[in-house]
Amino acid sequence: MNKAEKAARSSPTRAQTRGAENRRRAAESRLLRPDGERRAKDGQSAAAPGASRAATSDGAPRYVMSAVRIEQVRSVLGEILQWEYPADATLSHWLRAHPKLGARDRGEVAGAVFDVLRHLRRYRHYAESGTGPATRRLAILGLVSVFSHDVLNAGLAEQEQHWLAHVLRIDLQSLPRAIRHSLPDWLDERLAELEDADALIEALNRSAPLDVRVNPLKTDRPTMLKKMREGGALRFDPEPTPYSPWGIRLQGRPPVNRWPMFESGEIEVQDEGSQILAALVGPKRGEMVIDYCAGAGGKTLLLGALMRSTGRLYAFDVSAARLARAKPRFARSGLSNVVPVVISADNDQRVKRLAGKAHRVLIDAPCSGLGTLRRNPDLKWRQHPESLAEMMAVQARILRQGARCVAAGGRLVYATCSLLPEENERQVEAFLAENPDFTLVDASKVVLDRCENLTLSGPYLSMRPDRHGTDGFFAAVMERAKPDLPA
Ligand SMILES: C[S@@+](CC[C@H](N)C(=O)[O-])C[C@H]1O[C@@H](n2cnc3c(N)ncnc32)[C@H](O)[C@@H]1O
Repeated sequence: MNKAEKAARSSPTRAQTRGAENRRRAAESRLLRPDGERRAKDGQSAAAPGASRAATSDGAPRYVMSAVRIEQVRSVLGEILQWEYPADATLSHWLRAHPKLGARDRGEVAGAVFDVLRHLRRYRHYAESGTGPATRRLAILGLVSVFSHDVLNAGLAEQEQHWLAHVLRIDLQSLPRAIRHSLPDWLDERLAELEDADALIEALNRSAPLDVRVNPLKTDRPTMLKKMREGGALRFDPEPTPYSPWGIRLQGRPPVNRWPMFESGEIEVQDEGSQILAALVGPKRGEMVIDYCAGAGGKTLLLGALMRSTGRLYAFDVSAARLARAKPRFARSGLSNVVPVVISADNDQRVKRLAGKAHRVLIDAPCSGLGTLRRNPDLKWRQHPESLAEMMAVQARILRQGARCVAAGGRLVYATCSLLPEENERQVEAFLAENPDFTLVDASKVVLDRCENLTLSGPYLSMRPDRHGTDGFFAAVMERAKPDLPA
């Protein structure tokens, strides 16, 4: 515990008045501190000099919560912007270190942090003016999306209020495109080449709803929707997803992993695009299927359920840690056909033994992840052209290895959550050129088997946030020729 945390804990006010704590949460999370000292909660530093002070309804002086929140967001950003770890991991770590924060406090910190990551380049441009630590100005800008104007202003020094009013008046259209959209130049150039680039980029810069998927082994969507609407999930406005027959879309930040239907394995968190991908693989009862890059098992779970827990479903990955995260999910799901295997990146003997045996092989390849910027906006700052080139070499290698496992007449599905042609169409074209025994199957037709509302132009599956409301996904279905029978 640091000094400020100790001070906050030993505060007589906190000890005496739990009621005051409740009022604090209810009234825009303001801290009540009758001793009148300007001191932040949970170890963060004090408000900026000159920040406004106000009185609560019971007449006690109060600390303006936005001042506290600015310092909290500044503190998290200080860690995230080192780019050492993914932003969600750093944020979770920071929140664990501040256990006294309530759900609302956490939501506000997370909301502001992710807003800054989405608009980082533009906010850095704005932060070039003004005084004091630049991270504080980034935090203030992030909190514009969280607090009303008055609440935020109450936590700012006068100079900061003037600076904020000035930057918020800047006409976005007057900014160069890459700054306006907050993209690094290399990514701005690549995305600009795609169809309807502006709509796509704008959609990628918005936050995403949360999709869950019903487990068809345990329930069905109408039953689950009814259950959600009759219970506490109602306030998250559950609606069926438009394309996947198993998806339910929730608004806000539902704590799904604490819900009984999650613990019982009736639902799983999974973006609709990812559900559609499993549908595209279309495994059948009794088949042998390989999920070659199974990771934490998101797609494996639906593949297993579509096989009605029959046949054999290998969940391969080079990462033991990721596969370990999949195990509790497999246990909750009730699947008994999954065989998780940690493989080595090259010359794995178990992979070799499966040569030519699998009816379906899914390669959900490691990729830039740029289709998931709605959820992982830090990826645009963590990826760069060199990392992309390395990733492409890995993708080509995995595609070759996975393809060897496909049986004659079987199918290989190559997928990424990237929007870049070099990770998608170009990889498939290069693979097909080297492997004439594989031919491209029109994914837009295959997908109709399960997702009848989804009309695509084919031959690839290409999902986009601006067009389909999903993360960006790409997939290609390839079929291995059966050998000619002797005449
Ligand atoms: C996009 S993620 C997979 C996500 C997973 N399919 C899901 O739905 O949760 C890519 C995975 O590929 C794995 N990977 C990387 N190199 C690999 C290789 N050579 N062979 C198999 N898996 C590999 C990574 O560890 C990572 O888990």
